[in-house]
Amino acid sequence: MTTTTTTGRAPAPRDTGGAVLEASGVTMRFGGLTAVRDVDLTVRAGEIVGLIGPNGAGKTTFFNCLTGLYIPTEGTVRYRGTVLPHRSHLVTQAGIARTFQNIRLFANMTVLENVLVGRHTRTSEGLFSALLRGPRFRKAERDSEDRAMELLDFTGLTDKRDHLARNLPYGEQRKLEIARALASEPGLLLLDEPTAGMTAVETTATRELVLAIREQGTAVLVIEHDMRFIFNLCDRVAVLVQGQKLIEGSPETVQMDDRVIAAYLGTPFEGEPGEAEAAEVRAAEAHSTGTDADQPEEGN
Ligand SMILES: Nc1ncnc2c1ncn2[C@@H]1O[C@H](COP(=O)(O)OP(=O)(O)OP(=O)(O)O)[C@@H](O)[C@H]1O
Repeated sequence: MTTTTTTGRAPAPRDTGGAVLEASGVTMRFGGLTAVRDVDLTVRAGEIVGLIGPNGAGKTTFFNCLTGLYIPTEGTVRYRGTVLPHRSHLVTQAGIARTFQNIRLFANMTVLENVLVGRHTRTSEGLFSALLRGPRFRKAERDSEDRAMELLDFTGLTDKRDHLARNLPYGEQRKLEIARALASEPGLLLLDEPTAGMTAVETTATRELVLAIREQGTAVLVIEHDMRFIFNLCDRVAVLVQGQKLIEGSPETVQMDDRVIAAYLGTPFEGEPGEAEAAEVRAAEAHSTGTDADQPEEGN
């Protein structure tokens, strides 16, 4: 397994076969807790990939490892073949943008201003130019505003451009987070529970929005608890359970998988430690009562 390096030169880009994201062997430990264990995941250009798993499975921690918020204990994350730095603004600059499970807008700024903030990684005007407010700066400012307005149109927020972010209904705040993330012109967008707290109508609109984002050339990796949303949207789905990738495949394959059903229903997986422990308990009980542990109990 390759360990992420914090020093030395970045390796030269390599042929990724259309992969925008390649995470390999990503492990994240917090003291004695391994939140993410040896996870590989690839997202290719034009794909929408879902990441699902029960509460506490390690999904957000994995996102944080991809976006430079956490330095993985082990593993490598590449974007278009180049190992990513462990700085979130550099990851955004490289081409990965994200939204957060708990909305992180600038509450006292307007909708338009929030999107303009999202553009700062794509504007080349320096502090000096900004202070002088010369013609080059004003042109860049106009271009940024035009692009921000396009994104508000794209996400259906044009009418709200001058509203304070904190006054938007919840569903529109989530849309604004997406508009702001798109302002950095990402090749890959990571969405952390984009439909949390949304009505059914808003959820359907979010699905349409994600499909439109893909049409515009941005690949998407999405965490979501709403299974219907995931299975109706994604080309591929990966399932994390207790920090490990349990299965990855088409929505059809994943939703039929017994282990996935068991993970969500909370019953032990066949052949996994939960079942072995249960068998031990049965054997011990049988020993103490003098019955055969392999015999099914009456009534079952
Ligand atoms: N900064 C941290 N320090 C210590 N433990 C952490 C930290 N962040 C996450 N964890 C732990 O790592 C595990 C995975 O958490 P994580 O939030 O990644 O799960 P999740 O799959 O995103 O859950 P949910 O679906 O509920 O959001 C949990 O046991 C959590 O308590």
